[in-house]
Amino acid sequence: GDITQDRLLKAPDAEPQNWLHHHQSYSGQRHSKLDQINASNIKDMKVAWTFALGGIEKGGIWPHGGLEGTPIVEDGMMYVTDGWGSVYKLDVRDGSGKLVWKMDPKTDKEWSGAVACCGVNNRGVALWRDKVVSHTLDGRLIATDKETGEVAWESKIADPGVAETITGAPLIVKDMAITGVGGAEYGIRGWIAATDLNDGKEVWRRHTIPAPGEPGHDTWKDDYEAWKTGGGSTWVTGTYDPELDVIYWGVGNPGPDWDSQYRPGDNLYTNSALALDPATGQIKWHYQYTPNDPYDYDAVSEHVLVEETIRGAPRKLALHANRNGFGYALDRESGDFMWGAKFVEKVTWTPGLDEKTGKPLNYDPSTQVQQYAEGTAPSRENPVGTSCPGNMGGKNWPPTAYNPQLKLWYIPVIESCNQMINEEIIPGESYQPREWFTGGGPRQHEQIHGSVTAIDVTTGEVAGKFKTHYPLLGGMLSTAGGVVLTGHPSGEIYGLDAKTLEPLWTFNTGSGVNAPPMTYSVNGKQYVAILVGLGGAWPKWFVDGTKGLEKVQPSSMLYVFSL
Ligand SMILES: O=C(O)c1cc(C(=O)O)c2c(n1)C(=O)C(=O)c1cc(C(=O)O)[nH]c1-2
Ligand SMILES: [Ca+2]
Repeated sequence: GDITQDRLLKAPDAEPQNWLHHHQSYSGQRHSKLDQINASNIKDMKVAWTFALGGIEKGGIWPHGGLEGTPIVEDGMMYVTDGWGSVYKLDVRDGSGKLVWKMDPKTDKEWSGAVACCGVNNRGVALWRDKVVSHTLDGRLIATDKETGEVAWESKIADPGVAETITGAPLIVKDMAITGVGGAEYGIRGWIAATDLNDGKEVWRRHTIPAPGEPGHDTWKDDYEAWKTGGGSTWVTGTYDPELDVIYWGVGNPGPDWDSQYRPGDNLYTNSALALDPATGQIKWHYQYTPNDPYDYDAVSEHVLVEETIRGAPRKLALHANRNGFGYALDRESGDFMWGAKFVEKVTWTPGLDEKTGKPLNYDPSTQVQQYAEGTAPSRENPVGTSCPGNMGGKNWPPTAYNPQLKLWYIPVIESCNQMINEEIIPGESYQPREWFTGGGPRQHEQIHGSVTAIDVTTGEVAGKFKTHYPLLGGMLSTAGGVVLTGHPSGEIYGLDAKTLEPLWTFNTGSGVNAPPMTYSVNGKQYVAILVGLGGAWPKWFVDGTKGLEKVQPSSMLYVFSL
C-alpha cells in the first residue's frame, strides 16, 4: 500500500499487525498492541522460520559485520538490512520468509570499513509512499521502489572526505527523511539533515556544533576553532511528536573524546537532547546531560515520548537513557528536567544529579574544564582515568521500550567500568581528515555484565532488574501480552514477565544477538522477529571485558518465532 503521513501517524493503533516505524511508532515506545503471545503462553513459543542474510564480509578495520536492524513489516511484507546496507524484501504471508528482492547498494567496503569507528552497522529502513528508504555506511540516502527493488534515486548526504558515516535508520516526517551522522571519533562537525523524498534534495541541515555568531557557540572557549572538529554525532534515529510538531534527537559526544582540555567550555550541543522544528530544523530547546564530557558519555539514544502524571500533574515527557548511567524524564514542551534515575549499579564519576536541574552534582559552571569525581576523568596531568560506567556507557544505542499500562520503562543495561587514557591533541597539528581524532582511548579492565532494568516512570524509581551475564547489546520490545523481549550477546533470546522481569521463555540462537526484537501479525497469527549476528562495536572495543564472547561465531540470520 501507500505509506502516507496519515498512516504513519495512526499506525500503532490502526494497524497493530504492522510495524511501520523504526521505533514502532513516532513516540518510540516499541510497545506493540499485539497480545496473542502473552505471559501465560510464551513458554510454548517456537521457531517458525529463519532466513540467512549476507553482510558479514570484512571491510577496512572490521573483522566482520553483524546485524543491528529492526525489521519493518507492512501487510505481510518484511524489509530488513544487513550491515553493508543491502535491503531484503521478504514475503512472510504464509508463515515463512521468501526473498522477493534484494537491493545491494554496493557500499564502498574498504573506505567505509576503514573510517567507521564502531562496526559495519545499519539499523534498518523506513517506508514512505511506494518507496523503501535506507542509508549506507558510505553516506548515501537511497529510495528504492517497493514493488520492483529498483533504485529510484540516491543522494550523497554525508561527506566521506571527512569520515562522515551513516549507521541509523531514517525517520520519515511529512515527506522528508531525517538523517543523523556518525564520525565524532574522526573530528567531524555533526548534523541532522532533512531530505525531500519527492526529489532527494536537501531541505535543511542543522549542525549540532554552533558556528561563530550562533546561539551556543560561546560554550566553545578555546581560541583555535575547536568547534570545527567538535563531534556531536547523531547516529541513532530520533522520535517525533505530531501534536507539538517537534522532532526529538539525541546528540553524541564532543570530539576529541578523551582530551577535554582541548575544548574548554560546556561544548553545546554535544551530549544534549535537541527539540527541532521539522519545517526548518531550528532548535526550539535543548537540554545538555554531561557538559564538557571527558568520558564519551554521549546522548545519541532515542527520546521516548510518553504521557504520565508526575508529582500530581499530567506531563508530556521525553525519556532518555544516557550513557552516563542515568535515565532522565524531561518535560518535552519546555525541556525542563523532571527526574533522574540511576539505572546501573555503579556510577563513580558523579555522586548523583541535582534534584532541580538534573546536572551532575559536581558540575561546576564557573570552570571551563570539568573535573567531575577525582580519578575518573583522563586528563593531561593524570592521563589514566577510571570510570563507571565505562566508555561504552551504562546503555549504548540499543533501544529501550515502554509499557503504558504498567508505566514501566525497560532499559538494556551495560554494567561496566574501565580505564580511559588521555593523549594531548595539539591545536593545528593533530587533526587530519579521516584520521582518528579521539585524544586517547579506552582500556577494558574488568568483566562487563548487563541487565534489563525497569523504571517506574511515575516516580523515577528502579522497579526491577533481570541480570544478565553479558552486557545487553540488542534492545527491548514490550507488548500488550505483558511480556518484554530482548537478546543476549551469547545467543539467548529472553521473554520476560513485564511486571516482575521473571524469565518465562529462553531460546538459544547459536550466535550473538546485537539487534532489537520486533513483532507483527499476518493472517491472524502473531510473530516475534529478531536479527542475529554479533558485530557492532563489540569485536574491537569489548573483547577483553567480555571473556567468553570471543567464542561466539559471526552469523547473519533472521529468526522468527510464533506459538
Ligand atoms: O560518535 C560517533 O559518531 C559514533 C558512531 C557510532 C555508530 O555510528 O555506530 C558509534 C559510536 N560513536 C559509539 O561511541 C559507540 O559506542 C557505538 C557502538 C555502536 C554499535 O553499533 O555497536 N556504534 C557506535
Ligand atoms: Ca562516539
